[in-house]
Amino acid sequence: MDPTQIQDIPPAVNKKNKKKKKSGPTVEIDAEAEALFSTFPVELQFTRAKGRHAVAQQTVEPGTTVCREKATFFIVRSPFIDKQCHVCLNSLEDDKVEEVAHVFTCDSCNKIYYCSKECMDQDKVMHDTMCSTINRLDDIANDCSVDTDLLRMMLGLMAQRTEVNKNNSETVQPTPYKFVEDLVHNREKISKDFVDVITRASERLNDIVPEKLKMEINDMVLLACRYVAYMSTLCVITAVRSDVQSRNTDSALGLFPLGAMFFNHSCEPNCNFVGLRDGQLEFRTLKQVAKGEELCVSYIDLFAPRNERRGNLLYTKQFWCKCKRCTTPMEKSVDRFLNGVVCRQCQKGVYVIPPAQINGVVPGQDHENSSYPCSQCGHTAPHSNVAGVIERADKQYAQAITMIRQRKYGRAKEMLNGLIKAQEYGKTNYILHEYNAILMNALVPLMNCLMFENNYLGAIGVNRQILHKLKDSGAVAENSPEIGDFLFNLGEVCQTLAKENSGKTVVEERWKQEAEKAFKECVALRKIAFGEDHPKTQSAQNMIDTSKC
Ligand SMILES: C[S@@+](CC[C@H](N)C(=O)[O-])C[C@H]1O[C@@H](n2cnc3c(N)ncnc32)[C@H](O)[C@@H]1O
Repeated sequence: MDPTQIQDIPPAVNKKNKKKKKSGPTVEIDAEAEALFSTFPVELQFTRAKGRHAVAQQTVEPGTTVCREKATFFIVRSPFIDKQCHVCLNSLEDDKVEEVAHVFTCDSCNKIYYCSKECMDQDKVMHDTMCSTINRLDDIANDCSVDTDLLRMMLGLMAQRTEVNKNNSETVQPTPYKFVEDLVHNREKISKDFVDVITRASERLNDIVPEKLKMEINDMVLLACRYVAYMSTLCVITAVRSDVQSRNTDSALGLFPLGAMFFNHSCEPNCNFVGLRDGQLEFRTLKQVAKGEELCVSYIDLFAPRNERRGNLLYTKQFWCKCKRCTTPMEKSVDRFLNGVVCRQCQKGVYVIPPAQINGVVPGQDHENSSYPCSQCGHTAPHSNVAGVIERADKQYAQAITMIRQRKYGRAKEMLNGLIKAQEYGKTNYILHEYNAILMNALVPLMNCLMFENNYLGAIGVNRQILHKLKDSGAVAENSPEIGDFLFNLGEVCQTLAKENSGKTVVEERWKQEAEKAFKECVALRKIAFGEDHPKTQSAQNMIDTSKC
């Protein structure tokens, strides 16, 4: 892939529905798309700089739904294939298992599972179209070295293209296939190896699908490119119970063309997307959005240095991020801290390392003698010293992760603690800034190592440090789901400590109160990020309710 070939977004074309804006370029938005958005407080726009995008029609409060769409097609991923209903995504093995008298499956292919006869009936027309092909996908996947789930997804999209599912009994209709064809495909920027593999697999798949599903091979390749670049996780919680497996399971994936088309990426997003149980994706505001402001989501982990985020987006989504955070001068951006080394002179600022350009070159880094100025006082430090401390910390972190993979948790804990402690002697050494992403990355496995040793007090301390960094650094969005996850975890560990101290009235009560405080904060955040009825919000509310019984 040659990143220098990155081009701007092609304009959305629908000549019939041209509209003139009072200012700015011509807006060309599909009338059907506008109709689908008509119940939400958003306006769809098109500009050369941003392509198609959605803006707030009025001031929008946090926790407002700004788009909800049913996937054109979604699949339950292979590891979960017999664990979730393929229509409503209900768990087939959670707390409610007693209520599920039978798991329904198609007798013919034995590959698709349902929680009820109703769900099975609802999928009948669609499934009948694909059933004879489904059992042969594994062979194609093995022969062509391609993921079976990608083939299952392509098959479903091919069926939706023929509108086999139109006018069925579903109350919410999937987004029509025509919008998939209008998505950016970035084929020219995707690796040639992937295109070759997917071409071979498409030929094989096209040979075995029913006649009416057959497509041009080139169109199938574009379909795969679009899916790979813009699939969304239906991150469905499988149980209201709060065991570890039930959280953040990427058990289902779908293609949501409207969301993909109108919600650009930003490294300082104001919206979150949430998978719902019936294959819908909801876009919700995380904070107040002013009238006319663009509504954006994030496709990536945001507690990461700018170069890493941009590299990630370039590799997975084939574009070079030009969001406000990525284009703010480094010395003024929160990004300076995420790979920051503390200034030895003023102890407040960090030495500013210039960001990489699109071709991967970091200005100045090729000159051994270059130096970096402090963002606060202007004091400079040589490249070798600044880069050296980052490289050493990175290496130590990687070694600790290797230890964890080898299940040497004690040794990993020592290494991670050592890495964190080494950052305390700023006056004599170069040290990492407290918001440096390496330190954040080290805290998460450290907390897990402490949990493994049943050192709950230690784990709580580390969890609080993580929360402090997430909330105060400005690197992640306000009300961001990951803050909710660490609040939930904090509540759980406090609850464990309360149980451990059962009978010691004062201590037990203190940990119960701490747990309740964390769960309450988690519920408030998740109401905004996920909505009141979402299983993630309910699971946190449940922890409060059950602790009171
Ligand atoms: C899913 S589409 C988003 C909708 C897009 N505006 C359109 O008109 O189709 C993703 C594409 O939008 C552009 N894009 C989205 N966010 C961007 C960002 N932060 N910086 C640069 N380009 C971005 C890129 O071209 C990317 O391939």
